[in-house]
Amino acid sequence: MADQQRRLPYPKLIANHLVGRKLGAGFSGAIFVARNIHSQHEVALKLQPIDEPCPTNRYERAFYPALQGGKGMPTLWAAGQEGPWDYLAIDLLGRSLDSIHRDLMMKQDVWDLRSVCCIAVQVIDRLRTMHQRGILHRDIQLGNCVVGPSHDTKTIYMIDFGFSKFYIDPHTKRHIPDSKEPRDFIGNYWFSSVRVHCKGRVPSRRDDMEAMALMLIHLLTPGGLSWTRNGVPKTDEAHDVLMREKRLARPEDLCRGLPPVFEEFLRYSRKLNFEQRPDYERWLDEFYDLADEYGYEDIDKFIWPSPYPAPTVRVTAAPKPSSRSSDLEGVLNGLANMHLGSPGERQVLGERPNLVNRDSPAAPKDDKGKGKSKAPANPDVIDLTTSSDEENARSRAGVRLTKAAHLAQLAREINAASDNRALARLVREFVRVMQENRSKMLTKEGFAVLDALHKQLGDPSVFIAPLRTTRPRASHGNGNASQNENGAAGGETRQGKMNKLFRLGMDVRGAGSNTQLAKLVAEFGSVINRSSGRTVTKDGFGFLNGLAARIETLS
Ligand SMILES: Nc1ncnc2c1ncn2[C@@H]1O[C@H](COP(=O)(O)OP(=O)(O)OP(=O)(O)O)[C@@H](O)[C@H]1O
Repeated sequence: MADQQRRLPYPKLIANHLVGRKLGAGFSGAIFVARNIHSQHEVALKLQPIDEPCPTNRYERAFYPALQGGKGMPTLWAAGQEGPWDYLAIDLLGRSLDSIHRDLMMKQDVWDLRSVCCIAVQVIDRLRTMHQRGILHRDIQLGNCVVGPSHDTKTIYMIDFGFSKFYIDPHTKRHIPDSKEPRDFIGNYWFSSVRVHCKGRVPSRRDDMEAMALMLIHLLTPGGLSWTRNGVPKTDEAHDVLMREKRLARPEDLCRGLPPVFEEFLRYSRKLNFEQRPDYERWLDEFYDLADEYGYEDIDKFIWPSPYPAPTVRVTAAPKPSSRSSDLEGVLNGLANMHLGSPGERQVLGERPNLVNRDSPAAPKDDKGKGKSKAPANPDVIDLTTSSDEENARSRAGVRLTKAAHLAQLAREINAASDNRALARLVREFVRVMQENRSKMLTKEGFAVLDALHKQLGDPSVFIAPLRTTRPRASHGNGNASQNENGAAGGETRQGKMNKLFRLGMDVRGAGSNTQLAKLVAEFGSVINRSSGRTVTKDGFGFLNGLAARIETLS
């Protein structure tokens, strides 16, 4: 192909378009600014020799018609073949995120959180559009996310559908089938999902989501994801090393130091079933909420340069997987992943031993004391952070725990508490941890604390369903006519949440028994679960403080 291009100079005029400066070159062609000689309309013209062995222009042409009119989807102005060239004339767009990234990395080591939230909500929305139209992108990367044309610079556009695929069979209207047969890899080395890249599985919607999650984490990781740092692998060995590193990278390590939503998003996309529709609305909400928490407005507008250029969060020193422990880690990781799953699949408290906590801080550590856990006696109580012994040891040594680890520990202690006085102390500790943390979002570990409280205050011996369940959430501009564009429909409105929390704060003061308090905890959990940010507000903390006081009084 490179030879062919050298033999074949790019034309000056093609399909009534004067070919101007080169915008970029890809795997199998190049792209130019071009002007229509009749209308003077400027476009981006993708040129590829017609006998190109990998005719991505031709593939791409098949997807444009289905994508027309979708927000952030380029308009196709002309396409066809002329002489030895295959051409596509599409909207002339702005800079790619890759080009912005390269410039930015000269000045700082990670992106600012506002911009990453913008990219998250826009790319989720773009994927929703593509998937709704039956198309997988299959090559999510920074170079394929491009700032819009001059009249629409705050929108991120998706480009490059050369690897895309219809996942809904146009004839049968059914999802394409999965297969256990490993397939040749199509996609990019950096962000393609572990399943597709390292295991040769058939791509589906979940893999576009995972690629996006990895791309977002990359932007917040100094130096980028570890496997991207040696450039494109040039040998099979280098590729094997890259795949191994990607496969073994644990979400909790990749996302250390980031708001929990990034880790949750990555785990979520990896747990989706082959044919499952991703819950785009939920993840839009999660990233809108994250932006809200940090006070960023209008994040459906990508503004560059960013109004908040300073990095706010970044991944902190993710340890490299060691080959010695990788197998055991893989097993533990698998178990931990099972445990972390989507809220509906979580282990419920009723099936755990209530007062016996085998994973408690007092549990013996392994010989070497490295906290690289031997498998705990009861796999049901594997710590969500996968290194609870280590965390507990660190906590005893006065080292600050992460919010997640601290809450997980509190849940365990509540499960082990045997009187009201201990419970009241733990509720106060819960309030302290939540208030000290910048994010007031009640994460799954926070809900585990409420679950434990609910159970202990109610009947510790009975089965209860977890308080955090899949929730009806507001939806942000999902293109569905029946939905409010501002996302006001569904879920708990802010006013409704305030009113309910205020009332719960009053009720808790008058509760006459632990059982009544348990009901109020359940109500509290459900209000937070249904609210758009899952955040604990001032009234929420009022309720929790009232709860601690009441538990103590009833002791
Ligand atoms: N419509 C456009 N407007 C402006 N720039 C564009 C446009 N399309 C592509 N580019 C620029 O050209 C680069 C290559 O484009 P594109 O990814 O579509 O080509 P490709 O040949 O399919 O590339 P690859 O082989 O890398 O996937 C992009 O990263 C972007 O910088």
